Amino acid sequence: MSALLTISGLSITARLATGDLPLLDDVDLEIRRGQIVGVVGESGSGKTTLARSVVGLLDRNVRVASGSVTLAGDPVVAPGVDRTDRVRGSAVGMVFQDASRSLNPLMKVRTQLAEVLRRHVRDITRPEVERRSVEVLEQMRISDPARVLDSYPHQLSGGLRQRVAIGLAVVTRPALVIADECTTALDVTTQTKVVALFRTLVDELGIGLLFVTHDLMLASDLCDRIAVMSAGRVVEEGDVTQVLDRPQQDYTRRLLAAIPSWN
Ligand SMILES: Nc1ncnc2c1ncn2[C@@H]1O[C@H](COP(=O)(O)OP(=O)(O)OP(=O)(O)O)[C@@H](O)[C@H]1O
Repeated sequence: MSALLTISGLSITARLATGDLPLLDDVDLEIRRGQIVGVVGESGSGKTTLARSVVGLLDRNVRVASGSVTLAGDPVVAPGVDRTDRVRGSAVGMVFQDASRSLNPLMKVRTQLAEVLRRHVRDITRPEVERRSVEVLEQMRISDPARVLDSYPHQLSGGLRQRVAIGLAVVTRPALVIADECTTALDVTTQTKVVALFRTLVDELGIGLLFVTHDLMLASDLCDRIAVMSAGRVVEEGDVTQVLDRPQQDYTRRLLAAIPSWN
């Protein structure tokens, strides 16, 4: 089966007054349908830059120096090329750390889901919007979708808000979801539930998930493969058990050694 997402030799630089600063250096990464790939590494290693490069959400001073991002065979990012607006929010869904960044505090959940559906699904009717909105909240294992649809984000618990944010990301049935530190702000119990939800969604819907986290324990629970980043490079990549149980690189060993409960 061919890859859903292929990142190939991707190098990204930021233009600063002092000159060009490399943010990503020759990064290769692949995600297949039904696969969860974790991107781990210390703060500043380039995880968010990598995640954002896939959906064209890079800062204005940042450019692609070489390499490419291909989605289901379609090149979407290359030097001087940015076709991400065709896939962002439709073929690729995004969930960020803080649900408040994905959700509009001034709109009821119903309106937000309807807005995303109308933007991306041509000629969708009002009953179809309602049906799909309820369906996606049920997929998020939300037991009372009617109440949640009629709520503003602040009326929901943190865990529910993050479920709604994930619902917003998958309501258009994307092939790929990018989650950047999306469980970091949650308490451990809620985090565990959200991680279990992601596994179910990936298995049920056959989507690919790029899961950015600094938390190796979480990555080991959820991911099929792991890419370890350091200073803008992927220093080690492979099957989760291989990378975390038999790391080949000193950098990965040091990351694991820093977790008190790991050994
Ligand atoms: N637009 C920019 N201009 C200059 N430097 C940038 C820019 N964007 C990111 N950087 C730098 O690139 C490096 C990688 O940042 P990035 O946010 O991708 O790392 P990260 O691994 O996601 O870190 P964290 O876990 O703290 O979010 C950091 O040193 C950051 O300061």
